[in-house]
Amino acid sequence: MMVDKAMSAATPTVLVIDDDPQVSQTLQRIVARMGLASLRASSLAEGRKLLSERDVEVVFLDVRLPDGNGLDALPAIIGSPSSPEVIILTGQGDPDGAELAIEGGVWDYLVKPTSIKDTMLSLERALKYHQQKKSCRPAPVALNLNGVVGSGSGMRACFDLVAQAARSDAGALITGETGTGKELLARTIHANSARANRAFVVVDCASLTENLVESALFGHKKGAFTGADRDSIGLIRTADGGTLFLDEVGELPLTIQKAFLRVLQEKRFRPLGDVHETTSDFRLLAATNRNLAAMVEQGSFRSDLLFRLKTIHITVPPLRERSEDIKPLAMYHVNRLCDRYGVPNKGFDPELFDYLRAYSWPGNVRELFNVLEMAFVSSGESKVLYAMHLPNEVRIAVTRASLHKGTRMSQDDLAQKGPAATLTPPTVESGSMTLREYKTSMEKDYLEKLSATCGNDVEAMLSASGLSKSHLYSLLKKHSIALKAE
Ligand SMILES: Nc1ncnc2c1ncn2[C@@H]1O[C@H](COP(=O)(O)OP(=O)(O)OP(=O)(O)O)[C@@H](O)[C@H]1O
Repeated sequence: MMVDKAMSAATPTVLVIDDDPQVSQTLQRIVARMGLASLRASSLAEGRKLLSERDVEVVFLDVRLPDGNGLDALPAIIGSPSSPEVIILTGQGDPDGAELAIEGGVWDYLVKPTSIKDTMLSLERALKYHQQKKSCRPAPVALNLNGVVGSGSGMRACFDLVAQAARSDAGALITGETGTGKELLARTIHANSARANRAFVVVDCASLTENLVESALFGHKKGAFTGADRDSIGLIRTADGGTLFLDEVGELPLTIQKAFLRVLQEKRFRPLGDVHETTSDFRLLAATNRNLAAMVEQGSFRSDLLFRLKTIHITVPPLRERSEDIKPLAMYHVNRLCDRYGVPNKGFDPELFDYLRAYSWPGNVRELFNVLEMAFVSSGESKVLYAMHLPNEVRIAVTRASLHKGTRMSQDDLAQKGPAATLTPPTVESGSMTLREYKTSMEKDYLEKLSATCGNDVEAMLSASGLSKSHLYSLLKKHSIALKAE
């Protein structure tokens, strides 16, 4: 273990973890030339020990070390008290790819032998980034989740990452299906961050055409192109001091990705038609429902940009995978609607939640809120919200799914209503039942379930069963099933 003691305690320190003395010495010389202090370790164990004792800003990490693979040790290194930036050093043709390193949250990836210029550049940027990150890190405070509902383990895991993102100034990528709450979480990160009092600027990458996106982001001078009748400062500059949120970032054209990457690295850019560069100090958040890693493989998204975006990666689970959140979300939203319309809070029939939990919610929370708004309107003066107030499409989809599966809507419901409520076929002991009797029995069972699940709503029964009106009525009559008045 070698320590360069010539520097003061305030000098940023770089740790080189490499078992090749020649490589280590070269790196330490480069570090010294940049006026920085260096430490050296020739094994992972030595490196980890130094990291637990000393403040380290940047680590140069070899992949193949005598006591293990450097990539495997990444989480422990990044998670050490000074959370250093890591630059991976690897031999040419090393099978451990850049992808692994990037996924592990490293700052950069250099293939040995690397030029002094590239090494210095990478180190300089890593250091700058680290210092900026440190200066924006407020003391840990409890996360203010104002208006964000979620108590299940899926959302709790998201909130932990939201809190981590709020404490740092690093880029964060939020992925998840449409309507899962990605923008809401981005706003929550901003509202809990050191930049909360400055602007939160949303860039909807999907709605900007390739021609428009450049001037919208970078701004332009008057006369820069036809129609540019006055100066525009652009969204990046508007976000100065605050947060820039790239919504649907997967839609950003490749040419703009390249220009944007430069802005991220330099924090400088040139508005269209301007001869001067301008600066903006913004924090970047991005969201997408697309698979950016797959897009990188197809060549439609830059891997270096993805690396920058996902220093912190939050994956929001779809609503169908967190059914424990449905009831609190529904109650929160309906109470909010009651407040908005100035009516007393409504009660909820338990069967309503059975339906809501049984539906698949392809549009996630956004769809849930829209459906509840329709139910709220259709409930009129009723003090209680019932399943029958839900839109037909939802009730029909749930009914179809439950009839198709031959089960009731949910296991809870099953438990409450008993096995008689299922579409279980009668047992056929040899000779005890003719096929005709068997079919008749199943038909009756089906119709009883259909009318119960559709709450006696004939339109819903017709739609779910695919029967014509006259056929449905004749079958109901045949089996003496009466539709109860609502
Ligand atoms: N956990 C939650 N608590 C309260 N409201 C939520 C929650 N998640 C989502 N919402 C609400 O659902 C709606 C959709 O959320 P949001 O726009 O953030 O989704 P999104 O994932 O960004 O959607 P898209 O991918 O279509 O842009 C908003 O009205 C939002 O306030």
